[in-house]
Amino acid sequence: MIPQKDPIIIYGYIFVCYHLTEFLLHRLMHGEFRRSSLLFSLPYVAAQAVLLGEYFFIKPLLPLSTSMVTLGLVGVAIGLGFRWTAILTAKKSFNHTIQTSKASSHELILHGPYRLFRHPSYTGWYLYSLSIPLLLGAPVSLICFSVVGWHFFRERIRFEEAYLIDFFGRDYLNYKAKTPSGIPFIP
Ligand SMILES: C[S@@+](CC[C@H](N)C(=O)[O-])C[C@H]1O[C@@H](n2cnc3c(N)ncnc32)[C@H](O)[C@@H]1O
Repeated sequence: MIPQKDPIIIYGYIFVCYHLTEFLLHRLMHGEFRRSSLLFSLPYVAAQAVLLGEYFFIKPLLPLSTSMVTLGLVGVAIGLGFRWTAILTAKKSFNHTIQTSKASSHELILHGPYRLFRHPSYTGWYLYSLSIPLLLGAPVSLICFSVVGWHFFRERIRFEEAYLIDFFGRDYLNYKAKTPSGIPFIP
């Protein structure tokens, strides 16, 4: 058994590191600080409240095992590593908000992690979001995050790709035909 307070402290460090890195990556890519790049939204804060509620009020019924915490940590490292590699690969073409008009600097990115998946930053984020409840031994949040996250990405990808087809036409359609989305059961 692992001491009760350890996973929540690890969660705290990961939480701060994740938000700060996203904020700084936006600055690096676009040369400006933008508060929205801290990535706090109402649904996200609500999800964290559910997770912490489960951890503090239900978790004592479900003792954490060291292997679950380890699996959660490995998932967080791979997920965020993959996401940040995608952001650094796409550079100025990556934006936290979906672009509805094409900037002159916006290029279609097909290399690096974009060769494997069309939406590598979402793949990484989805893995990260499922690894956090594992780390905290929170099965209700794990199920909720997997269902809500999947629906969120299905709609977001549909919306984002309508604009990408508008911006890049046949090039994007060819890419889409050859490359999986990177989210399970979303073609
Ligand atoms: C939050 S980023 C997510 C990028 C991508 N969906 C991913 O998961 O890595 C959203 C922006 O990336 C742009 N984008 C998505 N895929 C792209 C690609 N292959 N090349 C260039 N821009 C892309 C979209 O136009 C949108 O403005």
